[in-house]
Amino acid sequence: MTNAPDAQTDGRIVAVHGGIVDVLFPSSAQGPDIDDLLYADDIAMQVMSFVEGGAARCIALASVQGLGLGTAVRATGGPVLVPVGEAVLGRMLDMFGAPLDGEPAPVTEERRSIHRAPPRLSERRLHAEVLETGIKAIDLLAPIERGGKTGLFGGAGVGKTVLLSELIHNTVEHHDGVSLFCGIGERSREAEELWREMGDAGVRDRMTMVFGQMNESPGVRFLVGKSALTMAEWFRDDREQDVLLLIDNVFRYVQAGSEVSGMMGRMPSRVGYQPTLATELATLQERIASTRKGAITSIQAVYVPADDFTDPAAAHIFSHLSASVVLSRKRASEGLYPAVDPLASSSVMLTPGVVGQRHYDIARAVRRTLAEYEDLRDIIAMLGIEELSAHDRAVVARARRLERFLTQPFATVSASTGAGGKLVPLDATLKGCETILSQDSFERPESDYYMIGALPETEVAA
Ligand SMILES: Nc1ncnc2c1ncn2[C@@H]1O[C@H](COP(=O)(O)OP(=O)(O)OP(=O)(O)O)[C@@H](O)[C@H]1O
Repeated sequence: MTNAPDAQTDGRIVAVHGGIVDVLFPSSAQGPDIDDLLYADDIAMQVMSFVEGGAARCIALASVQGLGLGTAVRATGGPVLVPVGEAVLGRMLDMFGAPLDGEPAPVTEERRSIHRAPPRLSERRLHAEVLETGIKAIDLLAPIERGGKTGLFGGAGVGKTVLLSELIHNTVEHHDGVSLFCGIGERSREAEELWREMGDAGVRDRMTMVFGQMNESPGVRFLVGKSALTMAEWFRDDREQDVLLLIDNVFRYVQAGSEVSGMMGRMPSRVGYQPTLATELATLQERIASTRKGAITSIQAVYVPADDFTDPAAAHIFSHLSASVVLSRKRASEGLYPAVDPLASSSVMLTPGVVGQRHYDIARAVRRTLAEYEDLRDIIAMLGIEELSAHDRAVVARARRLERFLTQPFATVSASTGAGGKLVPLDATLKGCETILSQDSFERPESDYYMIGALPETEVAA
């Protein structure tokens, strides 16, 4: 364990229930504070509150097997500290900054508390600059803000992890600063795959990966995001670098908070979530901020339980973001990958002032065409396409081609799809959409627009 116990005062365990441990310190000694790190044997735990009788109620940060009443507890005199500095780059670490990659522990000059205040409003900076991703549907309809927060929303298995991996693939290489990946409560296998991919892409030396995956205790999943952020803040504040912060999956942070809350015996609130959901989420999200020293651009995968976008966790996460990419099950089931829902996805960047009038107009026209097609679907299903007017038939032809044009082969799944990944510059995306929107009838079949990159030069309107 890297947060070596540095005994100050000794307490004794007076109760263990689930992952919650109550510790009583002698009244003569000065007991620990909230958020302090304690050790019982080598099992770490964090003080969450104080209960009647003066015992410190702690959340265990490992399995509590073997802990019994009366076990001695050492207080470290402070909170969880993680190493911050250049030495964390190229490493795969856990929430304590201890290695998961089999290498020696990173040695840094400083270790910092994972509980930190967000930057003051006066220190924050807005960028109003777009981060181009080469993914058509995102660059066109939900442009990512450099220095802002983007969410990738979707239910189980609609392609959040694949899309996040592709975004890492497309942006990390061209990113000037460092990248930090934080895995919260997802599968460990995915973490290892990503670690290997980053090695293959040769970007590992500018990247740190911090994991608290689904096999870890709720306490770890609740705190690992703060560990990763503390490392990211060092690069922003002390090195004045830009940081790309990728989180998979931020819903698991809320879920871990709800498990912790339940274990602490707090009464649940709406849909069974913790009453402190909004505050907990804000303490994490408010720290992901861009300041005058450096920007933190964050892309967060958000699991949406039962595809219900009104779920309190999803709804609260929405409110912190500058761009929301919503993945739809319907599109995924039709094989229209990435399954970006063009009508539900949005970005504060999509205004004429930021992306320019042309981009704005094309995005609106694409949305309008797809929305009109949505309205016509029922009529087509009941009466057949022949019953539509010539105008409506042209709308359908354009919409179906646009839907297909907004699909794209991804490099990260090229092994399973057999097609190489394609990066599309924004200008080619705009030209392609303009070309489709300008036509009433098409020579080539819809399938020619499916899983391609840019439209062929010969076809693009001048
Ligand atoms: N862009 C894509 N191109 C081709 N196939 C894709 C694409 N995106 C997703 N898929 C398919 O969908 C599957 C599920 O994707 P992914 O693991 O990213 O979903 P998820 O939303 O992260 O799921 P979970 O919530 O279970 O983690 C992939 O294994 C792949 O077969």
